[in-house]
Amino acid sequence: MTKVDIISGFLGAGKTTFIKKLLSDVWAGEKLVLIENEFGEIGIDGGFLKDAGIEITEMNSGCICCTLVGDFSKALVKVLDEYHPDRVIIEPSGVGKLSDVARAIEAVEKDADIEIDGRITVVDGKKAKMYMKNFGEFFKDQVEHASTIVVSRTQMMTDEKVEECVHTLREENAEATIISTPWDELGKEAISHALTKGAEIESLFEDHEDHDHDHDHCDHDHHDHHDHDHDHCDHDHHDHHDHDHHDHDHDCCCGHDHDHHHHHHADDVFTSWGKETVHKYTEEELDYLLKALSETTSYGTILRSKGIIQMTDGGWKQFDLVPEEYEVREGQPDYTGRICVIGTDLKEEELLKLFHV
Ligand SMILES: Nc1nc2c(ncn2[C@@H]2O[C@H](COP(=O)(O)OP(=O)(O)OP(=O)(O)O)[C@@H](O)[C@H]2O)c(=O)[nH]1
Repeated sequence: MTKVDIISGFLGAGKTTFIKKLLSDVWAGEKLVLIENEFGEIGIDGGFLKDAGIEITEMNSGCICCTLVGDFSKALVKVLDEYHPDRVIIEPSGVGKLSDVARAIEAVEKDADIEIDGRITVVDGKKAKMYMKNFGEFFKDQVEHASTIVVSRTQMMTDEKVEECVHTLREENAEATIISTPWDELGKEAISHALTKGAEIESLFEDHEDHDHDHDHCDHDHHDHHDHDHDHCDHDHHDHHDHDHHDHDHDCCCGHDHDHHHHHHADDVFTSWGKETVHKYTEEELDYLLKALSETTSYGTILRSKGIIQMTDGGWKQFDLVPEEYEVREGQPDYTGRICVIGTDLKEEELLKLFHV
């Protein structure tokens, strides 16, 4: 029996950081495979997991909708056959819907020796309210369908803010176990306990859902989605040029009426802008651009940015940005500098100038 854990969470919530914690503290010694799908990702944070000896399957990012469900099912079947792992960790994109991903796994569950162990959603405690309000369609789905909710950054929040955040989450999900203690204070036992409690809820979920819906809207074979036409997703996939989209269709084949249900494609709402850069940045330039992206709307609504760039002194820096916050670390030399910005209403011309590309 292979256990499957989904670690979902909005852009920059802290999924990768929490996965690191689980790997070192909770799942150490298990044979693990990670399947990840990043929205407009440029492979910036893959390194550490590879170093940890974890098998990683990266999926092309695409239209994050029903076709993604097919892609997850396929990726899962493949890693089960290839590696026979104890556990598969699935990290959907920050703008993926947890319900879609869970459905993909349930489809595989019928024919394979797997069980969903946890539907874990990482929530940036400082931004839960704002994301619920502005990006509710994506954010809410991740909260509603979670068996365990892990709140990040609570060490940077006042007690009142933590309470308010938990209250906001509880309104959407009355059952989930909520981890609100800062992770650094948590040992293996506490995390395992929260996940186990979540897993009990997971089994309730399954009973509940089997009665409530019969998964009728996406029950056809997603594996042969290559054969379908590109009839729904003819919109611009922006700068995802380095992903091989043409192999995939994005036809939202499940047949339900997206507009009617107010479903949107993530690609229609969020834009990912990625560029390679050979520009060498000064400390001042880097500081200026990170402040501009995290504190102003001059470049659009920036939700996430990551990059690895070379500095004028020859060293390399890696940065990680979410609204109002960023982090810069020393980086290893890479074949070229790379940057990625995700948000809404991105001003791409302005971004080109800002990054000197
Ligand atoms: N201080 C603090 N920083 C955190 C915490 N969780 C995440 N971060 C920081 O937030 C940034 C984003 O964290 P990631 O773990 O990369 O988030 P992610 O959800 O994987 O992000 P995506 O790449 O958008 O999927 C990084 O700079 C982290 O160091 C936390 O609990 N405390």
